Amino acid sequence: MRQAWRAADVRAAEKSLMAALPEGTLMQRAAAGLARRCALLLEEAGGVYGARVLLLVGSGDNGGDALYAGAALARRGAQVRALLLTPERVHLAGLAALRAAGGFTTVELPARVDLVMDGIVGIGGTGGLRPPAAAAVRRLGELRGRTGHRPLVVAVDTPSGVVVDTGDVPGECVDADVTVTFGCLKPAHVIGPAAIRCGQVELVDIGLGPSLVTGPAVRVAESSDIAAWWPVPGPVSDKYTRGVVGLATGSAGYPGAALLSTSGALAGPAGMVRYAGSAHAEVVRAHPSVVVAPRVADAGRVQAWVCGSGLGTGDAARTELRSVLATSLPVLLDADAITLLVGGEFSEHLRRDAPVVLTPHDGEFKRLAGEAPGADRAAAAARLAAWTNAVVLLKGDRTVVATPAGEIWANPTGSPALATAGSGDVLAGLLGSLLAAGLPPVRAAVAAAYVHGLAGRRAAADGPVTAPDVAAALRPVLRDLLK
Ligand SMILES: NC(=O)C1=CN([C@@H]2O[C@H](COP(=O)(O)OP(=O)(O)OC[C@H]3O[C@@H](n4cnc5c(N)ncnc54)[C@H](O)[C@@H]3O)[C@@H](O)[C@H]2O)[C@@H](O)CC1
Repeated sequence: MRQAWRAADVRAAEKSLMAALPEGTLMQRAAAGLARRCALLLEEAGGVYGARVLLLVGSGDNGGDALYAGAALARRGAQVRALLLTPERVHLAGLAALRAAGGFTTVELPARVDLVMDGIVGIGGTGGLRPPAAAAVRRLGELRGRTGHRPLVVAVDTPSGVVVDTGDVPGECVDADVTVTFGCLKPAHVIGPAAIRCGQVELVDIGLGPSLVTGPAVRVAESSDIAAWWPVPGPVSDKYTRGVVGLATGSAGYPGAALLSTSGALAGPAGMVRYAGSAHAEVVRAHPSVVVAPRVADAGRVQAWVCGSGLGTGDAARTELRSVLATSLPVLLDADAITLLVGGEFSEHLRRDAPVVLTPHDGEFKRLAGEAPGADRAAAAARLAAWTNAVVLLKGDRTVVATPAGEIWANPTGSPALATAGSGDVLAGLLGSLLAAGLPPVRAAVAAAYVHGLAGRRAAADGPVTAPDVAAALRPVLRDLLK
């Protein structure tokens, strides 16, 4: 598992660590790690000696890191130039170190550069980039746009222009190939559009770990976590002990949602899938192993329900939602079931002891919460989770999972390929199967999003993706993940 901390928590940790160390130690550690990574990149591109390096230097310690790292590269023979965005406010010791190592300052972006180090602003950034910084970032984009010449861009700690705590990118922003960060990850490395601007994120250990006394703001599961959590049948398992998932999905208008949620559920760990709804004949024709019934009330015993995908919002749908919520089982509410919650008709039913998982996309989130998720998607998901007392999986490029207690996970496997009709139905079925198999709701949501994302990527490798392709890719993805 990877974890990310907010800027204020990082600062507090740095402060307490710095109190026990000689002045400047942390910056030296950070700059040494940064220089090492840049040197490796330059070696891969032809060598450090003679390489043209440009430092974009802001007014704080982020600029100081870049200057010290630039000095280290200059000592190895690189031609290092520093563009000072606020020459009157620059890290003076860092600048002196660069000059002593043979580096220079410049007032223009040189026409040819091999590597750009973005030290404009790090965790001390507030608001969108200021005009001189924004202009430099724009010029850098133009420089990289020129054919035949594309300098590598290394962001120092965070790409300048991201909002460190939310992952939002409100305006001009550096597009990094590599981001070298210090001490710990920050939310911008793992969440929102900022995560994409980071490129490959590399963490330099500066000894901060023991000083981080607060919990992480965001967690990111890795494949080893998912493999460890994924329920697998043992020698004494049977179809019931593996869990039975019930699906109250699809309708005469949307029979496809029933089929897709069933496909998702069948790829999951549950031992049996029961389908209850008007598409029962289509479902059993397509998936003979599924036990079908026309209504939730006739479905027989299950260990978790999935309700809503393609269900409709009429009286029949209301009855099914009421039946599902009246059980004492974990329930996943998706799509139309989320819409039915708007207006409070089901508020009483939501006050239940058994877990509820909500899987809204932005439109459903807005309907239910009364406002769009906005730029801070993690905080928005956490608010809705607290308000509904449910685990909320907010779909998006970086899907976010939040618990009522405020625990937040960002999914790293998202793919634009998943933005296709019916892909959410597949996710709902898979997640329901994990709930039925007994996984705690937050893990079920995190694991389902992770595997679903990988399936989207795998399907995209073969061309344009439809939801059945995503469902078909779940099995090979799980085979690789669980071996
Ligand atoms: N504090 C520490 O112990 C360590 C800090 N390190 C580095 O220090 C950085 C934090 O340094 P600072 O606290 O000085 O903060 P930054 O250097 O990230 O940014 C603050 C400076 O940028 C300016 N600024 C703020 N918002 C801006 C915007 N939107 N556009 C343009 N300029 C803006 C401010 O006027 C201020 O001078 C980290 O990101 C990291 O790179 C590392 O050296 C590791 C150790």
